[in-house]
Amino acid sequence: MEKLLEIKNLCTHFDSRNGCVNAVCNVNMDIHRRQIIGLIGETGCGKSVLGQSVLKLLPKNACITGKILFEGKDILKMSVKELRAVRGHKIAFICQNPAEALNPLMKNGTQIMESVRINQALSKKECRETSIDLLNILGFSEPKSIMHKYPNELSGGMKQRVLAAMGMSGYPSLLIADEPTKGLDAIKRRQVIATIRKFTETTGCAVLIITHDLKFASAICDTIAVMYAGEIVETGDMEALFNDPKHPYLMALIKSQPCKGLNVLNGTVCSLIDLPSNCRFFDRCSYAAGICQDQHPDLLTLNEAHRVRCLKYV
Ligand SMILES: Nc1ncnc2c1ncn2[C@@H]1O[C@H](COP(=O)(O)OP(=O)(O)OP(=O)(O)O)[C@@H](O)[C@H]1O
Ligand code: NI
Repeated sequence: MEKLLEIKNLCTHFDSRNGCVNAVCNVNMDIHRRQIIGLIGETGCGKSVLGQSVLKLLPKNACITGKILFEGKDILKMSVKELRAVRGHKIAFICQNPAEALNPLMKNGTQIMESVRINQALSKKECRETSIDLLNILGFSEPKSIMHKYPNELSGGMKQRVLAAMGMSGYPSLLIADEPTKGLDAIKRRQVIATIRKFTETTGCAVLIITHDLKFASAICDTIAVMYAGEIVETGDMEALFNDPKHPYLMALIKSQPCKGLNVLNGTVCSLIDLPSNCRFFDRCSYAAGICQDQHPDLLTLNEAHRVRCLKYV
């Protein structure tokens, strides 16, 4: 498959009053056309920062190094004008807080039509029709009435889908969705799965999904990357990872799901300010050995479809 996005040695840190926060450390990731890749891990592991780094959607105190090649061109080196041509058009980002992303003073329809207009050279009537089509794809049974409503007349999940319609309006080649199932019930979650699938199948769009929800990730993703304390600790084919997890962190994450007995993973992620020089999961790992106290593991290739950062397999 053709490579769409190549992330190479990506590091993102923030200068803060308490020190340097290393949110993303040396991440390498390839995204291919039509691929649906899930980025999972506990809160504060750097998932959203990784997603936002791809479009340089970060505050001024952020410093991003490495390479992010999109269609062969480094996003980190693009001019403001080049970046504007990519954002929202070729790569769309659906953020975690739909309530903040929609303008409360404008009707949903006006906002969706505006984003369709920016992305496609269409007449007003065609923009309206495209907007209605998009809302249909997103599972709204009465798209016209949604167009006439204001954002705060909708539930959180509906706002998220309106935002998704806006993100998809440019028919991007990559969609980054941050927690698209947050606050949704099982039925709505299934709708999101169907929508994203249909969208990738009909448009060839690749999707990077950032989520806490392992069940959702396993239902939709073909590839998974597990993040822990700013690093990718395990990555590969979804089935290989979930059927045969190798990293003790992923094993623990799977066991902590409600359907697997809710065995809560004790402890918390180490501070991203004073990172340990040994294995970052050492303190919480039930398999930790002497060597883990002294060494920082590299990402090891078990086979083409499976990589893991754990000294158990060295
Ligand atoms: N502007 C900022 N300045 C300083 N630190 C920041 C800034 N933005 C994010 N961080 C820190 O970067 C780390 C990674 O945050 P991030 O939002 O990527 O986590 P996450 O994995 O997406 O978590 P969640 O699942 O809760 O969304 C956190 O420790 C966070 O506090
Ligand atoms: Ni996040």
